[in-house]
Amino acid sequence: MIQRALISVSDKSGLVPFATRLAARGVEILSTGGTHRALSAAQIPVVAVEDYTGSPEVMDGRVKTLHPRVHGGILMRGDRDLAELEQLGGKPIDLVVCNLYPFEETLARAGVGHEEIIENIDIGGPSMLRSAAKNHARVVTVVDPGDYEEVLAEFERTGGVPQATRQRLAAKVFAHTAAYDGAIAGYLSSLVDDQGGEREAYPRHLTLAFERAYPLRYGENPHQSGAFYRERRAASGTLAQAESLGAGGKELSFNNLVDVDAALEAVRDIELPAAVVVKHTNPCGVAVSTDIESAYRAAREADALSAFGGIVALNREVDRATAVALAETFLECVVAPGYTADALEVLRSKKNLRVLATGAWLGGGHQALTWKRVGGGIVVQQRDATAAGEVRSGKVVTKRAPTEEELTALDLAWRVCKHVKSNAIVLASATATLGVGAGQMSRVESVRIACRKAGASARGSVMASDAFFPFADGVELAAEHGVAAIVQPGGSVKDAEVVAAADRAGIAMILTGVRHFRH
Ligand SMILES: NC(=O)c1ncn([C@@H]2O[C@H](COP(=O)(O)O)[C@@H](O)[C@H]2O)c1NC=O
Repeated sequence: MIQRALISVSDKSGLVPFATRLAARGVEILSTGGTHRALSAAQIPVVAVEDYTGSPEVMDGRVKTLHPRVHGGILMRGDRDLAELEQLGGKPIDLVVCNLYPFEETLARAGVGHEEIIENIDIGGPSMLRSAAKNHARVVTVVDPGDYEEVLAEFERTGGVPQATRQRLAAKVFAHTAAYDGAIAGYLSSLVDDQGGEREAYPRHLTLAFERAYPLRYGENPHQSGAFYRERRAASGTLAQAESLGAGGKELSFNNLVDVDAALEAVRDIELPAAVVVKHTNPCGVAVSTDIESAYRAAREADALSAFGGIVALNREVDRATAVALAETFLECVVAPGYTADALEVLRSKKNLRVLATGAWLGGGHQALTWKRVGGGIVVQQRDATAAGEVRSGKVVTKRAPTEEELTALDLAWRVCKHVKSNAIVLASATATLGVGAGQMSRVESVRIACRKAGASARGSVMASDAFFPFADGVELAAEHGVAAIVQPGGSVKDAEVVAAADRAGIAMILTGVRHFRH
């Protein structure tokens, strides 16, 4: 039975309708300063916490609910503790509704000072939440306004909230306070000095907080279980925030999620209307055009054999014509910023096709940091920023400089190469990839694969290599297949031999000075 509630919220969204319905059922509401004012203004009967405790809020609100009558009222276990609580002058509190000072939002604000950040560390709120969550056998704890409706519905139906719900809400509270404290620890341990000015990118303590989005049918293989976890504040435009619009026959699998992410990252690195077809995290066909339909058709035809069962990412809204083209082959997933209604109708006719809409990404949607699990830890790094501009600002090191068309093709090959597993080699024309050599243990082998895939179209094409050529053999092999221009970072002790091999074959070569390994 809920007879008394303590409400103390920074985020006051949904507060008034929620409290109105509690009060209508005779619940006595205790509240702190600002919350009390908001409820009183809405004519909701409310008792000030300071009247309940007999202690005024002090030190600009630093101490308002840190009182035995509050914590005794929350933590009391029922009849066995009632007399002790009454001796303190307290009463049982059955519902705690509290959300915290916006520490993470304050931290994220540009130009915010150290003092303001520290002042936004909530102390009383987490203490009440933790007391209530510990005592979930008796007390209901609500930290998320998104849970108001469910709690009210239960309460209005039965006068209480079932144990299973109380336990789930308590778990949510501890996850919330853990993440909140993690953010505080991250901030304090990132400070370069005690003035709170400069911050390091990699704090001494890193707490990562995720919530389960959904369980997966299985992991990478059917004998492995798996689940998809979402960041608490996943940016819009990310895979985690993408909306699923398919016919609904099949959920995204572990491998689908990884592949969709790879395809999205690749297509976002291209400004022209572009399509990327991915298999096993590697782009197998990428093309650009003046419109999205022809870009997709060219990307598919770049390696039609591999495109079967592929994952397709597009960087423009999908129209009906593009949807018809997509529906011509068996694909696992399609991801794009959005779809026209008639395009969706076509795609939904494919029962098992997963269709994802990310919304406009406008340069956003990327993660700032990326990490990977290794034995006993994680390695964390900045994401590899865009490859745009690197080709045109690179250094021509051969006798022949690339033509304008070769430069355009080199730029495309280079952007794609960044998204191919190392050792990565990409052959391309000005508008599409022709052959991709991915994930080989020797670079020359990747060249061999890319040239074989390109076949006769290798003649006159351009080639990108994600890292330097350790020997001249890769360039010599490309020359045998008629490759006309090459872009690579340079930096090998054998660069002179590599450049000489290019000159012998009349190949134009650009060194970018930037490596794009992908492991
Ligand atoms: N100091 C305290 O005892 C205390 N008790 C509750 N709070 C927080 O004060 C906020 C609500 O304040 P108000 O009702 O004045 O707007 C909530 O975010 C709550 O978590 C406190 N603030 C900080 O620690």
